[in-house]
Amino acid sequence: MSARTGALASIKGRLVVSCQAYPGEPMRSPVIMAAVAQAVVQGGAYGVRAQGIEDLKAIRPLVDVCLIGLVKRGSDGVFITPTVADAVDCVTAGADVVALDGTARERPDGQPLAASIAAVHDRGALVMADCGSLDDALYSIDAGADCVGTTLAGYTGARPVSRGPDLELLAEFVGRVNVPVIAEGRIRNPQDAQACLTAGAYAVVVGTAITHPARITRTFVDHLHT
Ligand SMILES: CC(=O)N[C@H](C=O)[C@@H](O)[C@H](O)[C@H](O)COP(=O)(O)O
Repeated sequence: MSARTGALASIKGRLVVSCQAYPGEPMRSPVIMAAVAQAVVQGGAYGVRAQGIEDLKAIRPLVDVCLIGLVKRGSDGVFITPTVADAVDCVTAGADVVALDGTARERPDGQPLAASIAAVHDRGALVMADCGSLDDALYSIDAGADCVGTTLAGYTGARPVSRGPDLELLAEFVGRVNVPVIAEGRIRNPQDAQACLTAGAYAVVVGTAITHPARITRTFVDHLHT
């Protein structure tokens, strides 16, 4: 088993935490995200998902768990690791697994999804295809993806935005594909995470509910009344 295949195997049945801050936010700093990554590993996460080349470079030497890397460019259309060059940069920065948009939509560099996947594989890393529909999952597996995630459920127009994780889409993936299915997106609490594993997810990725203090604070504030 290669080191990268081992990294994917190591998250089976486990929690991966997405450590991301968004443009303009106070925590948007590689030093801060690296500290957050160390904290979630201390808490028991078996994997870290992180955005941006500088964040990946800062995190890689500090954590010895599966590192899922991506580059986000904007928030419309294909924005998760949209180009072949972005995918290669994630591997160079230390990602074991590169997360990239797994839809069939046109990519900004005009290359097919298979080209990004081949470039990652050529450099010894694996690919997680972030999908918003079953068609995306089947398309990305055909293009060579090593695992698929429900990351884009509700964000591509193919499906409504579910209140919690899109368990219906997760079940479709689990019933139809033969690669690991990773549950990601709107997993709000431990019960949601367990529901994903029970539904057959290989691993669960939680972001906002663990690593986004502004939104976590807002849920408390919005709940309070006098
Ligand atoms: C759609 C999109 O851009 N998702 C991103 C993917 O990396 C992140 O913004 C999410 O935080 C991540 O998927 C985890 O999801 P949640 O924060 O809901 O637990």
